[in-house]
Amino acid sequence: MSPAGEKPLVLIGLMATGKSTVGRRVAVRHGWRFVDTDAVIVDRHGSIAEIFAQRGESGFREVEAAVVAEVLSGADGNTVVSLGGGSVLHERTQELLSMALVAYLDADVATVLPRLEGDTGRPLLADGAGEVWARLDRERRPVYEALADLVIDTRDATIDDVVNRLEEQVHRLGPAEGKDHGNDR
Ligand SMILES: Nc1ncnc2c1ncn2[C@@H]1O[C@H](COP(=O)(O)OP(=O)(O)OP(=O)(O)O)[C@@H](O)[C@H]1O
Ligand SMILES: O=C(O)C1=C[C@@H](O)[C@@H](O)[C@H](O)C1
Ligand SMILES: [Mg+2]
Repeated sequence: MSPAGEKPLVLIGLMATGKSTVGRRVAVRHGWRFVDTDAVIVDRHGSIAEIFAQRGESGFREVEAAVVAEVLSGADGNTVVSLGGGSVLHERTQELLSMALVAYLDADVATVLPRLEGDTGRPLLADGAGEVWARLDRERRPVYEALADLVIDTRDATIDDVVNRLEEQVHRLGPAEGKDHGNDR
């Protein structure tokens, strides 16, 4: 078990950069709890596409902010959280992230484009996935970088590569700042 006072590991970044996949894999490897805020929203309120259709993006953001605040408030050092890509734009979420170890999964459009083809689950990308993703990248990158304790380059990286890069960086921070990998359950 990790020592008390450790921070939860929180993954941030744009759509399709691997937050859900990588977060789950890291959590399973160490026996940590895994929470994906998009999945919590879907469990409680229905699909993200439906919420956008019924309440618009602003309605989705309200729901999302409440779920993210609840999840982050309840997250301890044995928890990995994958956040929805746009959730970090909310001020309260930004404040709550100060108590977490925040890892930004950095990608480029060439890396994610094949993953977006045929996708219907991400309503923001409905009108030209590549162009919208690239615009969101320009708009949000400064926010992600400002919040991040760690930046993981996911370009030319398999899922296992990303997991290993993330773990190396967390390990390098040491137990005082990060999660103590020598102390897994
Ligand atoms: N490094 C990688 N190499 C190849 N495929 C990947 C990689 N990382 C993730 N994927 C695949 O890309 C898709 C999107 O990954 P994932 O759902 O984890 O992204 P996400 O960041 O959680 O996206 P969202 O913000 O929309 O929830 C999945 O099918 C996943 O298997
Ligand atoms: O980047 C975004 O704004 C989003 C990312 C996804 O994780 C979902 O939360 C939703 O599709 C919106
Ligand atoms: Mg996800």
